[in-house]
Amino acid sequence: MLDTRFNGQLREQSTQSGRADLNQPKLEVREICKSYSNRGKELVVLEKINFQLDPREFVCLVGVSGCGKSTLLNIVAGLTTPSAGQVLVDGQAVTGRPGSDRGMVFQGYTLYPWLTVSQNIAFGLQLRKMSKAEQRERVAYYLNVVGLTQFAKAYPKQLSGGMKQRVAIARALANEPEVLLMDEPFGALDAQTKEQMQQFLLELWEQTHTTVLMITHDVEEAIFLSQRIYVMSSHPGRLQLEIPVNLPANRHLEIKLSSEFVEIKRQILHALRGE
Ligand SMILES: Nc1ncnc2c1ncn2[C@@H]1O[C@H](COP(=O)(O)OP(=O)(O)OP(=O)(O)O)[C@@H](O)[C@H]1O
Repeated sequence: MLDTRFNGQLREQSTQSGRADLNQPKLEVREICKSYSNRGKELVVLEKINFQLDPREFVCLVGVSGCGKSTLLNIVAGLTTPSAGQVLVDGQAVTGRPGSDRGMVFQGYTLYPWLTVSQNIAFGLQLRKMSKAEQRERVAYYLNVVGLTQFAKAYPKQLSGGMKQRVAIARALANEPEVLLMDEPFGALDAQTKEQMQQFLLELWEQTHTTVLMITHDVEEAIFLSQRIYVMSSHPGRLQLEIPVNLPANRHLEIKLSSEFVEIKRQILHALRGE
């Protein structure tokens, strides 16, 4: 059984850097459009996507398969170039690949199999030429945060799926990103491990208050985790509906059975079915 309690002491600097200004959006997506040309025909995948995340918000994007969720998240991450529009973090336009401002966690287990858990977490820190002493301190801290201190020297093949995703989350958080981007991070897990990871992620977010943008096609996961949900429509991908999730901050899995939760689920499923 996964221990979902948060194990770490909060780092003094937290995951928000000195650039954070609570009055300005942490993330702004402005007029994003994306088209691909397919055998001479234009395929419009995203049309005029606009939204903002406040500092410390947890927001989910949900939508049917193929509506453009991954394309949108990859544009925010800087892995895909938009046809038009801009992405801003702390008011500054972002360009290029994920770096210290945007950390990314993918669905598949994207750990380096030839590196230990510690070395995987340290990977981005090494690239940034952080001193060895600081790397050790950060890695120890985030290993503790995700409850894997005793697996520091293990290799990915020795870990369960849930543990691998905790390492991937630790690796992203170790860079102390301004925004954590998650693409179906628990999509490959069995139902029980998935629910344990949802509780774990929520507790982690409550402690670190990292700004999170996550995509999922699991409606219950989106409601359980987020403060706001955007429902996307497809062909072309647009933001169809914005739903605030006014559930208590301190959530446990049983909340999925509450009437408030079921009502939000009904609204989202209704919007998705109206597609
Ligand atoms: N490189 C590409 N070239 C052409 N079309 C693409 C490319 N990448 C994505 N698409 C198309 O863009 C659309 C959106 O794809 P995307 O993967 O973003 O959807 P999604 O909502 O994340 O789907 P899923 O939930 O199944 O992962 C699809 O129709 C896909 O075929």
